[in-house]
Amino acid sequence: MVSPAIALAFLPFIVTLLIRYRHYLLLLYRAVLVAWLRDRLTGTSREQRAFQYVLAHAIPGDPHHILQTFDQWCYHCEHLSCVGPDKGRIVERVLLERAPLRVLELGTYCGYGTVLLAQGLPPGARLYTIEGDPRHAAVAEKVELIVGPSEEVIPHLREKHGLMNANLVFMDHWKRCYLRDLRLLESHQLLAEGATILADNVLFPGAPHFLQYAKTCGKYHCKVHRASLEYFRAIPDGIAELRYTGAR
Ligand SMILES: C[S@@+](CC[C@H](N)C(=O)[O-])C[C@H]1O[C@@H](n2cnc3c(N)ncnc32)[C@H](O)[C@@H]1O
Repeated sequence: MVSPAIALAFLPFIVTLLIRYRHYLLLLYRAVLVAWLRDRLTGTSREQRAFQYVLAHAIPGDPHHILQTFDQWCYHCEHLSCVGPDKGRIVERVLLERAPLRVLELGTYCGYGTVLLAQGLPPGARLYTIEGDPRHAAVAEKVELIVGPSEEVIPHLREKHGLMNANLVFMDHWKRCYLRDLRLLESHQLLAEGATILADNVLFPGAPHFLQYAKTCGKYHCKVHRASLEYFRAIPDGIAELRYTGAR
């Protein structure tokens, strides 16, 4: 049994921790606990609940309204790990600057990033999106949706899906896969000269090995756009923008 005196001595420390990490605790509460409880109570997944909300409230065929409706759901109902509006503006700006013709997204999830990318593409552009979880794969139309783990799909993108190389890659799947998949794209010559790679969440949850490689390997110009975590303004995050300068 811990004596009350010892417990009391730790109280200021615990309170300091709680105050300091309150935003992360709130994220844990909303993203894990609330979702788990609602899954149990409704018998549906949070992705299905989000889709039902979007279907009921978004104007069909209006990509901006579809994204806004997703945002409303995520701010007011439940958390989803979509790229979100703040970092979405960075993606939109890069799309406008680069006007890429062949875009590859890693991690489709509910299709938020896919809609964001698709609505910003120039005429004639093609978007490929890879999703490992078949439950999240019921999204695409104007895009080529490829179901499977990125490490198995990437090596066959050229001969099975006709993607010669990509001018823009949006990485937003599991952060631990970023470095491995960037190297896979390099080794299969799937990055066009001057291609842009955008990688979400490089500061939170973070992709330190990926960032270190991008900054030191000599194949990329790399900058990190600081922003906040999707739907949590108090948690710092960032999108990395890499410009491929060619194989060495
Ligand atoms: C953060 S979500 C993607 C969010 C999406 N880009 C958006 O903005 O709406 C990550 C998704 O990547 C998928 N994923 C994770 N690792 C993967 C892999 N190695 N291959 C394919 N999909 C993967 C997960 O199933 C999940 O649906």
